[in-house]
Amino acid sequence: MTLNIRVGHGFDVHPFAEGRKLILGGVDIPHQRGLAGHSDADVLYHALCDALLGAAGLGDIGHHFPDSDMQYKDADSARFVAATVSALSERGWTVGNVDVTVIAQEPKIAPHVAAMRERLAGLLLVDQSAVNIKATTTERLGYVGRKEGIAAHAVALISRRPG
Ligand SMILES: Nc1ccn([C@@H]2O[C@H](COP(=O)(O)O)[C@@H](O)[C@H]2O)c(=O)n1
Ligand SMILES: C[C@@]1(CO)OP(=O)(O)OP(=O)(O)OC[C@H]1O
Repeated sequence: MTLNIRVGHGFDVHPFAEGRKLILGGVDIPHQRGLAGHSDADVLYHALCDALLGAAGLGDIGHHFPDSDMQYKDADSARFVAATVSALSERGWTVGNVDVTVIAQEPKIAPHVAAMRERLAGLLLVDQSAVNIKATTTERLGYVGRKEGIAAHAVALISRRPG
């Protein structure tokens, strides 16, 4: 039997680095440090790409956009989300809803959630109500609690396009 809805999960972590912008969910967040990565290190978008690719059975972000490819050096990770949505669409899938948790001791994410949702809904071609973004600290425990980096989890539901 072929299911017409699928669910996927994604997880990503990037370490803090001096001299980098902090880009989360496509939003440039004022902060004394950014995240290190081959691309712009948007950990939220990377976790989400993995959730979408996972739901469609298409592997992961590193498979589709390898960090050995210089075209992705310092890339705006919005292009990974847009390309992932296109790859799903070519296979008859549309995004149902997504839920993302950013795990960061700092900075505060909540003031930026509205802008992130608006931007992400546009990339996913869904209503903003289908995009949930939230954040938690780890109460100072572990690598996130020591402010060594930021992690993100994402889940995505996709469904077969009617017709
Ligand atoms: N980086 C973060 C972490 C948390 N928040 C918001 O604060 C609330 C409380 O977080 P706890 O980890 O202390 O439970 C959380 O629900 C978020 O609304 C944030 O904005 N940014
Ligand atoms: C996005 C890619 C490609 O630029 O590199 P990074 O920015 O390092 O991010 P990561 O989460 O390791 O995902 C896979 C990569 O191939």
